[in-house]
Amino acid sequence: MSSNVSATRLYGSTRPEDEQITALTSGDVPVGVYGLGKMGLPLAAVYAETTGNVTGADIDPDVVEGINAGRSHIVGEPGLDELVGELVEDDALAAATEPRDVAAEAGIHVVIVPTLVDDGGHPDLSVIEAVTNDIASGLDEGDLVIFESTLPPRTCRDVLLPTLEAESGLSLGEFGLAFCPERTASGRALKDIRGAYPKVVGGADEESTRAAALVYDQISSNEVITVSDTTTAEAVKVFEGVYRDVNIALANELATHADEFEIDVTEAIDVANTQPFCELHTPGAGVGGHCIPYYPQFLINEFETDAPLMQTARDVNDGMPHVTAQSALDELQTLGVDPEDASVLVLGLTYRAGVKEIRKAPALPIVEHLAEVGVDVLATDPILDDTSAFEDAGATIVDDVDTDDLTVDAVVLVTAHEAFEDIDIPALSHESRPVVFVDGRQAATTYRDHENVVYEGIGLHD
Ligand SMILES: NC(=O)C1=CN([C@@H]2O[C@H](COP(=O)(O)OP(=O)(O)OC[C@H]3O[C@@H](n4cnc5c(N)ncnc54)[C@H](O)[C@@H]3O)[C@@H](O)[C@H]2O)C=CC1
Ligand SMILES: CC(=O)N[C@@H]1[C@@H](OP(=O)(O)OP(=O)(O)OC[C@H]2O[C@@H](n3ccc(=O)[nH]c3=O)[C@H](O)[C@@H]2O)O[C@H](C(=O)O)[C@@H](O)[C@@H]1O
Repeated sequence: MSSNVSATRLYGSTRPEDEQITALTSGDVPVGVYGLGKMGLPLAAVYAETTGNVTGADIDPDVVEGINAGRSHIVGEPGLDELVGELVEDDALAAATEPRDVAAEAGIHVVIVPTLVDDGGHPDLSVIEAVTNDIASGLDEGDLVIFESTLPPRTCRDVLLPTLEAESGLSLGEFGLAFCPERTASGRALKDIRGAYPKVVGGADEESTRAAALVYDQISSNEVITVSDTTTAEAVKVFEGVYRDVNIALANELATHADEFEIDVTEAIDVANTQPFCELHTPGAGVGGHCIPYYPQFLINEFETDAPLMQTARDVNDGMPHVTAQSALDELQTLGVDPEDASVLVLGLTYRAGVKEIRKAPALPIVEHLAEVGVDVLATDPILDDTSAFEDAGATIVDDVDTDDLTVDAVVLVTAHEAFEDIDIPALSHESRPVVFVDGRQAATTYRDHENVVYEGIGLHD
């Protein structure tokens, strides 16, 4: 490890710690943040409010243009728009479309681009690897590379470190590498990043752990938990997500027993959770987003060791959209309405309320399931601009639900957007018969005993 790194670098520095902290917080160590999306922009903003010297890299020119104009393109993040405006005004934050230009200047490289899953269900690290090559092109002695995107365990050790070394000509010990998972939820990103939870830091060597811990001690008001290595830190993040997927699947499987038990399973779950050793999650119309349904795929089939429980949980959760759609069809059949003669309104297309994201959204298989049996599918979402995926699946988009001139046979609530609270469901019914209402998120149980509504809830008995 070289000890003559410049004052603008942290990795390998032998200067007193307080001088390193001053260098970081006074902007002497330029920071590059790669990926300025739902997580990257809030992250870049918190780095910028801490260091005063952040350049974000994003390949989307509209994203970059908006940020440099002082605007946030992310909906539903309280305080982010104002913060971005202030930081850009103060020259603490700027954005560029060329990651390599950012890499050439940065001393700390923070990666928060998407890690997705391909059509075959395998991790898709193509974006991560592209950014890693970009960073390697500008890597200098004393640089610190931090990955925050969720990665399959062993990715830093087996893929990213060898790539950085091969492409930069430098070796670990001349630069540092750490995995510091992004433990943040959309809708509360700034609060989470600033310190809602402890920050996990796992370095490729001790000096990487030290330098990354020093950085996050300034970024986060919460404690910094250092772990043995990058793989342990990668596992921490994936385990959090897999825990959630398996537990949602358990709640969903229990919910399918509601009619046979003749109870509200959701009531039993709530009461079971009143003692500390039980944390059953909430049953619903499905599990979406590019996190929870994806992370198990980072483990299933990617290692020699089998993962039957995680696969079964994935199958249960991916089955819930079909359970939900079939529930509507069954109730319509009871009313004597054939699918080919039925019109069904799907409320909510994004994967969860308030977040403009449709990856693995449960509404898509629900639309497909209904369209396949001949239903006239209508669909609406108050925050989604691009609804083409759902139109391609057979839905007709309804911009807003005007009950004065809209009559349907059934309504399926998939995503409980706040805007849906004002919809008068019974007013959507035909005069001659009640409207079927499948409540996929237990969001409108008030209709359960309404004379003009045949209410079906996930986890609620008839
Ligand atoms: N969304 C979430 O709730 C959380 C996500 N994460 C992790 O963060 C990753 C990113 O998530 P989001 O920010 O929600 O994704 P996002 O899709 O909202 O944003 C990704 C951004 O990266 C940009 N980008 C794509 N390729 C690029 C490249 N080669 N160079 C530079 N920029 C590029 C895109 O233009 C986009 O602006 C996820 O895949 C996951 O691993 C972790 C915790 C929470
Ligand atoms: C462990 C954990 O809580 N992870 C969070 C999660 O955030 P995400 O935005 O994916 O939302 P989420 O609340 O997990 O919901 C995911 C999906 O699961 C569904 N869902 C969620 C909880 C539940 O009890 N039942 C259920 O059906 C939601 O409707 C949604 O379709 O994944 C994020 C991530 O890791 O990317 C993570 O940072 C967040 O803190």
